[in-house]
Amino acid sequence: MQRCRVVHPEHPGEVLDDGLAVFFRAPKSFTTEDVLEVHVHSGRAIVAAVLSAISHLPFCRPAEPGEFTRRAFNGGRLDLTQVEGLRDLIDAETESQRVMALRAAGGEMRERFERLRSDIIHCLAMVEALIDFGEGDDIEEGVFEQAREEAIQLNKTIQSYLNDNRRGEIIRSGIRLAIFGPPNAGKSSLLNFLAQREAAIVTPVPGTTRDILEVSLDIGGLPVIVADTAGLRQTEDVVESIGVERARNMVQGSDISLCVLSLPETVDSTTPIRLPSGVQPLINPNTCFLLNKTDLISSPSNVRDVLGLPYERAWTVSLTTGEGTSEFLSGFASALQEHFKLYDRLGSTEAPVITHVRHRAHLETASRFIEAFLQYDAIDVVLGAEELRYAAQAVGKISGLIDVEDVLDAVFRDFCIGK
Ligand SMILES: Nc1nc2c(ncn2[C@@H]2O[C@H](COP(=O)(O)OP(=O)(O)OP(=O)(O)O)[C@@H](O)[C@H]2O)c(=O)[nH]1
Ligand SMILES: [K+]
Ligand SMILES: [Mg+2]
Repeated sequence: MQRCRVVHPEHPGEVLDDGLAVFFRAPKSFTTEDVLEVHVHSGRAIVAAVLSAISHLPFCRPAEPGEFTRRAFNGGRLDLTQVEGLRDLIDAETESQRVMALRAAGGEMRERFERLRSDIIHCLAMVEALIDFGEGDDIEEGVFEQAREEAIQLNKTIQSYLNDNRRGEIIRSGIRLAIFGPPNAGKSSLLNFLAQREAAIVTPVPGTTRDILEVSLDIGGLPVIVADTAGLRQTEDVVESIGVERARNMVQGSDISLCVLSLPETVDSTTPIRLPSGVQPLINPNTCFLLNKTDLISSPSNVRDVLGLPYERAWTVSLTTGEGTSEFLSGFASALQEHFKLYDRLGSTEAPVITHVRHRAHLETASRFIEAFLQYDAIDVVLGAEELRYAAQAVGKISGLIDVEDVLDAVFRDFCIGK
């Protein structure tokens, strides 16, 4: 790094700026090639003059979009998961997205997938050894059994990555939250409260909301796409009934749902009233409840007991007076964080390894090939080896490293044969 005068290449007497030149010698640069960075003052005229001067050099041209990253990938500095992570980092709008993208860009996913791939190749190497030498004098007994054992473990690892409730993908693309409930419960009032603006129309007329209205929000550092829906009821109105149908589909396709009920209509002074018939079929163990309009009933404190709702997933509020809303907001944010957690300090939940659907598809393919390998016995090692080769290639596609032979050579070199 050196302080320097930046001059025009054809008129060295012409000083364009007083700046810094930083030279990164290959391969210790971002792209793995020789890189020279010229740091100049940020004035628009200076930058324009320097760029124009550089364009006089015959071997210089402006970079294509993403070209530096592409060169870093070609040079092996980054794998595809890191490239994706960098892009996600730029797009990250919430804390959870930033944390996850940073892990990917830093190579955490790369490391997992590369280990998985090399473990599959290790397994393949054992099988290949059997093909080349046969079980006998040259090779230890039970190699095929050992390969089978390893393959079973590898498949378990892949399954553990796949069984992540799609947390990584959901956090990347946004958690889809559906607000639903009977007409006039206060669903649109809730959307407006969360959005802190009059996004949806609120009126005393039941059936006000007909279409789906979505708003993207940050709740407790998580990206949430909140959908307000039409109140669920039987109706003769053609437009409203389409809205009700859309509402049902929205709830069923959502990652998490929040059922809003109006307290005065759900409980009377003595007996609990059953949930409205249109609402009941959409309730599942993950449904959260917001019991609204506490201002209209005399003793709001025990309603959750009356309804038999678990405390951690139900809140009582008045969206009109604001009573209970801050407890709801913090409680609901914690419930979301618990449900879609990226980390568990106690380590009982693994951070998700899959952040893109693409990763899932390749892992599913790899798992199928390993399962196919496990169908063969030692007689058919040649066929079994092919399955393992395909499994390794599928995992390799996640990082963009698909050549199996190079790794196989390396593994083979220090394998038990050839002694
Ligand atoms: N008293 C009282 N009224 C409320 C409360 N929350 C909402 N409301 C009123 O209830 C009525 C219905 O509210 P909305 O938010 O439109 O209800 P909704 O569930 O979206 O209704 P639909 O879209 O028709 O299904 C409006 O007049 C609101 O002002 C509350 O906590 N207390
Ligand atoms: K309404
Ligand atoms: Mg509404």
